[in-house]
Parts: sequence; C-alpha cells; structure tokens
Amino acid sequence: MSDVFHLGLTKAMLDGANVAIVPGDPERVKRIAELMDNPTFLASHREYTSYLGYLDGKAVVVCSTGIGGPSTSIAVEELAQLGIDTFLRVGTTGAIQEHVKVGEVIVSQASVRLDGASLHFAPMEFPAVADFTCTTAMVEACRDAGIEPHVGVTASSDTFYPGQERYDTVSGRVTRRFAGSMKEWQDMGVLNYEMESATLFTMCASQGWSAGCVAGVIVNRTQQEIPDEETMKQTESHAVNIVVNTARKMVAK
Ligand SMILES: O=P(O)(O)O[C@H]1O[C@H](CO)[C@@H](O)[C@H]1O
Ligand SMILES: O=c1cc[nH]c(=O)[nH]1
Repeated sequence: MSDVFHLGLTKAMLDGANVAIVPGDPERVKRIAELMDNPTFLASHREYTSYLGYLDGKAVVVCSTGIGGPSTSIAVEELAQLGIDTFLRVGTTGAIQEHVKVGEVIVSQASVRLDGASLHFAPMEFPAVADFTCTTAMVEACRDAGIEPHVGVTASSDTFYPGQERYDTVSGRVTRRFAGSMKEWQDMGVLNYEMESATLFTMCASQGWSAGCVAGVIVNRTQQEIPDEETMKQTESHAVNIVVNTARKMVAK
C-alpha cells in the first residue's frame, strides 16, 4: 500500500533517502539509477517512474516528473512527504543565446516564471531561485568532468510551443503575450527554455527545500528547431553523469 497518492511509493521503500534526482522523462530514470550502486526499480504510475540507487552507501531516489509544472508539483510534494528535501533536476533544453552551443550544459541559477503551477505555491513577486549549495555542487560536478557549464537564468514555460515562441505549429502563430518574447529574454541574457524549473524552484525555495537544475542543450533556437537524435543522446548522457556526481556531493553534506 502506497503512502502517497500518485507515486506508488512508501517511506520504507526510500531507505532514508533525502536526495532525489528528478528528470522529466520516465525513460531517463533507469539510465540514471544504473550509474549508482544497487539500482532497484521501485514503481511506475502515469508519468512517474522511480528507482532507488546508492551513492557512497547512501540511498538516492530517482523519480521522473513528467513534462511541465503541474505534474512536477505532484512529484515534488509527494517525494517531500516521503522525506526528500533536496531535488536535483536533470533535463534537456533549448538554448536561446547564440554563444550557447548544442552539446553544452546549462546550470540554472533562477527561472523566469512562465508557468502557472508556481503561482499555486507563492505569489509572482517570489523568485524562482535555485539553492546555492545545489547549484555550486552542479557547477563543481561539471568541472570535475572537464565541462565548463553556462550558469544563469532560464525561461521555464508551461508550454513547449507558444510559451517558447515556436511558430512551427499548425496555427503558425503565438498569442500577443509571447510574440517577441524570445527576443526580449535574449536581450535580458536569459540562456534557455525548459519546462519544470520555475515550479520546482518556487516550490522548494518557498518551503525550505533545496533544488538545482542542470540541462543538456539539444537545440539552439537561433539556429534550428529540431534536434539531431544522436547529439541528443550524447548531450543527455553528459547531463545525467553530472547530476549523479552532484547527488554524490549532496549526500556527503
Ligand atoms: O528532458 P526533460 O527533463 O523532459 O526536459 C525538457 O524536455 C521536455 C520538452 O521536450 C520538457 O520536459 C523540458 O523541460
Ligand atoms: O527547446 C526546448 C528543448 C527541450 N526542452 C524544451 O522545453 N525546449
């Protein structure tokens, strides 16, 4: 019998873990867990697949969030109910600055709140900010792997198409709110688009939990809209290695 509504997990199954790695994609979960000791499948319900693994003898849970803020908010709330206080998101992302290349890695310091779910946790005046310790651990993990990450602000949108100002859609248009928005974010130095960090950061910063976000750049929106399959796999694999090494640092703290 599960202790929480959606994830199909009990506190006992998490073996005292307080750190969770939270990718969006359920298929990424097993690959992440297999980089740890004793990877064990825990549960799979809807978009939530979870595994447990061990780093230096400490349990770490890996649980997918699905795409977007609403499903992320459920995963984070239920993991917190089970004792998790540190959330490390690993994702894929679309860069919007020309100098950020496909294959590179972005660590988000804070996110533009283009989601709706974060407003259910804190008013818009509250920042979607990452935890300093998680962020610095992510940067260190990148450097340990010989990768210099881009560190900065991410635009985190509820929608993949209009919210990220994509015109390669059936309608070929976006609403007034988003027309010209990519240029505006570029001018403000925003690095990239993804879809979960605004909800994750706001939930965690406003409730005393810690969160960080690292993402592999699979597309650069100033150059192309559709990623190359092989590059995508390689980039995701870099980001996954980095998040596991970040988790190793966080369990040691
Ligand atoms: O690769 P993941 O973690 O799913 O992250 C990114 O990819 C999805 C969109 O394709 C969104 O979830 C976005 O945030
Ligand atoms: O462009 C992109 C690529 C991945 N994920 C996003 O949300 N946007």
